[in-house]
Amino acid sequence: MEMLYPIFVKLAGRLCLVVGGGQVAERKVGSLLECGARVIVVSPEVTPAIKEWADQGKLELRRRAYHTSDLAGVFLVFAATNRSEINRQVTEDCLARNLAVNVADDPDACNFYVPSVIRRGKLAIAVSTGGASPALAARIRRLLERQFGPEYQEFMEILADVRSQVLQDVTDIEQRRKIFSHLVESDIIELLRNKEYDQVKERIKNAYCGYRR
Ligand SMILES: C[C@@]1(CC(=O)O)C2=NC(=C\c3[nH]c(c(CCC(=O)O)c3CC(=O)O)Cc3[nH]c(c(CC(=O)O)c3CCC(=O)O)/C=C3\N/C(=C\2)[C@@H](CCC(=O)O)[C@]3(C)CC(=O)O)/[C@H]1CCC(=O)O
Ligand SMILES: NC(=O)c1ccc[n+]([C@@H]2O[C@H](COP(=O)([O-])OP(=O)(O)OC[C@H]3O[C@@H](n4cnc5c(N)ncnc54)[C@H](O)[C@@H]3O)[C@@H](O)[C@H]2O)c1
Repeated sequence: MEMLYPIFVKLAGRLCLVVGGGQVAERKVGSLLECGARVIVVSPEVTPAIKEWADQGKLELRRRAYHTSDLAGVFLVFAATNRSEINRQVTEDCLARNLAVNVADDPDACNFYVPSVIRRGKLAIAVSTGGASPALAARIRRLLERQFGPEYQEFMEILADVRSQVLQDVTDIEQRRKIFSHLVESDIIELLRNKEYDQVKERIKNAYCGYRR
């Protein structure tokens, strides 16, 4: 079985090409825009949402059929038309140029898959079934959404703040490790869920001050 290498890619300001303008293209465009990518859509027909994003200047719309020249300067490519011969041509053009390509109707031809994702601030949990069952990936995402509620966003912010402070103040790596594990294993998540902010402050103080030089 082929193992997939999971990475989180920074797309802000990067040019991404989406070939096709249907429901699948719309989902891919939506997630690319969320990550700050610069998006080009090439497609004769597009969904109302893609049209609206284009009208708002959020993406560049080329309202015509795909041409190889559309690949100029792009970082990632999504072949999402309903015509397999077009998707195949895009794939071949990308492989010839060493570009990463995602092909909507051909998992074997993809050199990356888009996972199902939940986000809580900086926390991202991504699920892939390696193309075996996107419906299961979406179901697991919904289960995780219940388990990891909105309180995780606040928790992430607290952890990031405390961590940068600890990295400044505590030089001993073993002490740092203890503070961080004390915090993540604490009951702060439950306290945040119940909005018991005074207790949260108390927990942070306990974890942190005990080790402060
Ligand atoms: C996760 C998600 C991300 C996203 O697209 O944003 C995603 N598909 C999602 C939904 C979804 N896709 C499909 C259904 C209908 C039910 C079903 O068929 O199962 C549903 C469910 C729904 O609509 O709820 C149909 C489908 N999908 C692919 C094919 C082609 C094929 O298999 O041949 C067909 C058949 C088309 C046909 O029937 O002709 C292929 C791919 N879809 C992937 C990702 C990649 C593998 C991900 C993994 O590793 O698991 C991969 C390989 C390529 C790619 O697209 O990256 C997103 C869920 C987001 C969320 O809700 O959280
Ligand atoms: N990967 C996934 O998550 C997933 C999910 C469902 C379906 N699919 C597959 O993805 C394909 C697309 O699905 P859809 O629902 O978005 O289809 P759709 O019919 O809604 O849209 C197809 C789009 O392709 C455009 N198009 C056609 N020829 C083109 C060309 N030469 N150049 C540029 N654009 C062109 C059309 O204008 C249209 O906007 C389907 O064939 C299906 O097999 C994939």
